[in-house]
Amino acid sequence: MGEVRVSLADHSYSIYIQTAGLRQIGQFMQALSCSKKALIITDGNVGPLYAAVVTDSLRAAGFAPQVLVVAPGEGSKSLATADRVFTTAISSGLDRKSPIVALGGGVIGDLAGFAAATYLRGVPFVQVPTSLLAQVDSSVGGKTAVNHPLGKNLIGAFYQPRLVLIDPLVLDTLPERELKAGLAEVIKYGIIADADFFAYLTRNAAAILARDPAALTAVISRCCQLKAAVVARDERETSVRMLLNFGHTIGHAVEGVGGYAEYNHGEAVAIGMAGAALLSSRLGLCPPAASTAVQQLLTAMGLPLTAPGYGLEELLGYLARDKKVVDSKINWVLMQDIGRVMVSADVEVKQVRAVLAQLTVLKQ
Ligand SMILES: O=C(O)C(=O)C[C@@H](O)[C@H](O)[C@H](O)COP(=O)(O)O
Ligand SMILES: [Zn+2]
Repeated sequence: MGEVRVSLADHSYSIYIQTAGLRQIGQFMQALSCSKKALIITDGNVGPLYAAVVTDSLRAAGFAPQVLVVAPGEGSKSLATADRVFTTAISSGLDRKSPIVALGGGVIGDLAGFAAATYLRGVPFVQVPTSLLAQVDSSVGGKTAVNHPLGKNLIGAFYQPRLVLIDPLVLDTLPERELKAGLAEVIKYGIIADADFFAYLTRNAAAILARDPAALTAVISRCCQLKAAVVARDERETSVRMLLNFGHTIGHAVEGVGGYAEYNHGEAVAIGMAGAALLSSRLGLCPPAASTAVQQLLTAMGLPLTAPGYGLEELLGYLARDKKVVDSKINWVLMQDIGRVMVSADVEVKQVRAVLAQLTVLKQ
């Protein structure tokens, strides 16, 4: 079993990476001193596959679990769905020590985390991520949120889980498109913090796409280590944590313009990273070869680089509402080389427009 510790000032926790670990969730949770009633939030894709294993394990460990199944997809990251969670929690009599368990991908983790952060002003939260994206990124670090029609993740809280249990075996049932979406965040970790890891991904793209268990476990472990180190240094994103947003400024805008329907989060981040790399190279911050290497790895992992036909003005509207905007200036995460990024607010709009024009041009 692999363990990665997220060391924080007052609520450190462990990420366990364990093959077939889902069956042991009850034992893991026994150590948390929660009360018996537990609420599992999952979706209509994951629930039928894994909710029974989790509820059986929780029952065997003395818990009384209840399952709430929400619709799959980004549409469930809404205040309306959060309200369903609250109604279930209140009507089932969940108390301040009752754990809320997220069993699913990034949407379920963010939604369940938001509910756990706010129900009774905070109840224990457990992440059991079942998508690659959630295992390598969103289940770690305590960002929880729902979307607003005017932008992604605009309503939320920092609220750390008490435990993250990752079972790489569940990736066997993950649809191909979702696997690739997770790989976008994986590539992000190489770009922002680890050139050797980026090179490893480039060398092992085929094995990773073929879901080689050893390669996937290595990828999950490395991303969790890198993320845990960043979050330990800057839990609330006042400095270095901003770097985890590489590709997300344009990515969130692409998701928004597409109505959260055309591109999923990972695909939009892939387009955003291609854009951020182009912007960095245009500004002379990184060698053009580094931007090309990013494009090549994204392509090798089957990810998109462009959003053909998307409207420039509409994208700029979303960019203006990015969470990293301060005094009307966007704090861009830009690349200096593979493995090295920086934050800069010193980017002219005309440069951004030029990159967006490149990303959105309609193919002949
Ligand atoms: O954990 C972080 O910090 C990240 O930025 C990770 C991102 O991959 C993730 O998509 C996050 O939810 C985006 O956060 P936001 O603050 O830009 O909404
Ligand atoms: Zn992300």
